[in-house]
Amino acid sequence: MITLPPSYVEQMRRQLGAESAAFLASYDAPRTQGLRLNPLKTGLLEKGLDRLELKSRFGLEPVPWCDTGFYYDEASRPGKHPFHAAGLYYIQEPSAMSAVELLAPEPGDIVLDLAGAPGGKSTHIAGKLRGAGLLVSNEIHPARARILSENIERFGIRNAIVTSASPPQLEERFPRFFDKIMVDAPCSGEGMFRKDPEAMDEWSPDHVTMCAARQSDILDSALAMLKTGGRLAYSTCTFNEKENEKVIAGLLQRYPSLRIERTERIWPHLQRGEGHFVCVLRLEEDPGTGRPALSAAAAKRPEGRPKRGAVRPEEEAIRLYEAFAADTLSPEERALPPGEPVLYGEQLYWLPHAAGCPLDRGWLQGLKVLRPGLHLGEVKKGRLEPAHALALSLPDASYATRVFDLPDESDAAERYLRGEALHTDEAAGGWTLVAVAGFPIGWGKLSGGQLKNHYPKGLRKP
Ligand SMILES: C[S@@+](CC[C@H](N)C(=O)[O-])C[C@H]1O[C@@H](n2cnc3c(N)ncnc32)[C@H](O)[C@@H]1O
Repeated sequence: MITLPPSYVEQMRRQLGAESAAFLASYDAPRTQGLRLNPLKTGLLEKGLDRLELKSRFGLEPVPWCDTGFYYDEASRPGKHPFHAAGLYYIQEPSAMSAVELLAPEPGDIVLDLAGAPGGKSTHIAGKLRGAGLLVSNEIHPARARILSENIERFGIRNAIVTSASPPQLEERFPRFFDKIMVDAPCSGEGMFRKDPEAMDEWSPDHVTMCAARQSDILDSALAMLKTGGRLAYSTCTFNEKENEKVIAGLLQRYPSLRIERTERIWPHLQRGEGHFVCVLRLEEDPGTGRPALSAAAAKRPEGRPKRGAVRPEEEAIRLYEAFAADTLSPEERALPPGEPVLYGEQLYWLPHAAGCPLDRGWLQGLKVLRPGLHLGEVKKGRLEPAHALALSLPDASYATRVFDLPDESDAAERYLRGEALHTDEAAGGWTLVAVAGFPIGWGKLSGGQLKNHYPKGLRKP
């Protein structure tokens, strides 16, 4: 039984009138749990529920507002299953699945997720992009940005750049740049009290006022980055009108060329989910607000050209990647998509170039970038050691020449995820993709009847 702050109860009675009794009673009902399947994995949406028995394993039932979303039975703990490590799904509160459905990104879009951690909306957006277009996924707090980056990796996303910047920093770099922007704003979290009673500790009317002011500032930056004709989704997990309808009303006053396309609320006494608010807006004309937005050309910071004849370290690193790929990846996977190599120290990334989007590595200079595209590997002693992200980015195990496929609920899968070496009768040697039920979970290196474990130390199960 949750004890709600008295001034919050009073506020909701005022807001909902006769309906408030049913609303307040919803706090005694069980919270809802959801997961969202990953469309980037081969055939998962079409066959995964039956072939992998996900439906019966986790007691899945469809979430009405998201075709990849499902309620699950809490006792089945899908977050602990090796399929989670393989990025087959993202654990997400069902109501939170509504925001990206309403933003409706499409393959080819250039999208910004401005407040991205831990990654629920970003992984959802990337699933909808299906590898075409670009996602800039940002989180202001560095520690949370690292979690976001891990989730981008686990989901196998190739066309995302993960940054950790404040909205004004990004605004300066990316004026009128994005087709679609997600602003899942920090809020007072009233809609999460049932799921996370600790969210109540911070709640107070003053905190709500502070949140509303911060949300307006974040939205101002977001709007400076939205292309004319572009769409922005603003979402919160609070019921508070000051942070929802009133923030939007203020925005419409400041930007008369902004139109509301749709507003949705999810109420726990009316739907099966926690509280959520989403407003989808379209910018019909350039607002010309006088905010100091740089032109796209001015924002770009071109790099110096390398001396003629000099081999750039990126080119050398890509040659090492190509040698690795020729040995380890299937022919259709060896060719890299349009893009360019980026070296951060010894770490090699592939920065995708999306059609119609000018972003190249010059745009990232001076920004804190955790992941400038797909992490291909680390240059070590004149060879390329493949990155975990590269394994997870393969849509299934058929994209590798050597595969160590483990049954999903096997002792071997658990041991691999704990970082142990595995024994094998395989005589071949070299880098080997490790998979569960045909879906990649990492790399191993075969030698002398042993599979040396390359599952990242930071992800290993205790
Ligand atoms: C509701 S959470 C985002 C959840 C995320 N979109 C997801 O679906 O997993 C809001 C995020 O905004 C970040 N944040 C806090 N202050 C911020 C600010 N001033 N500007 C931008 N983001 C901020 C928080 O660190 C938090 O990660």
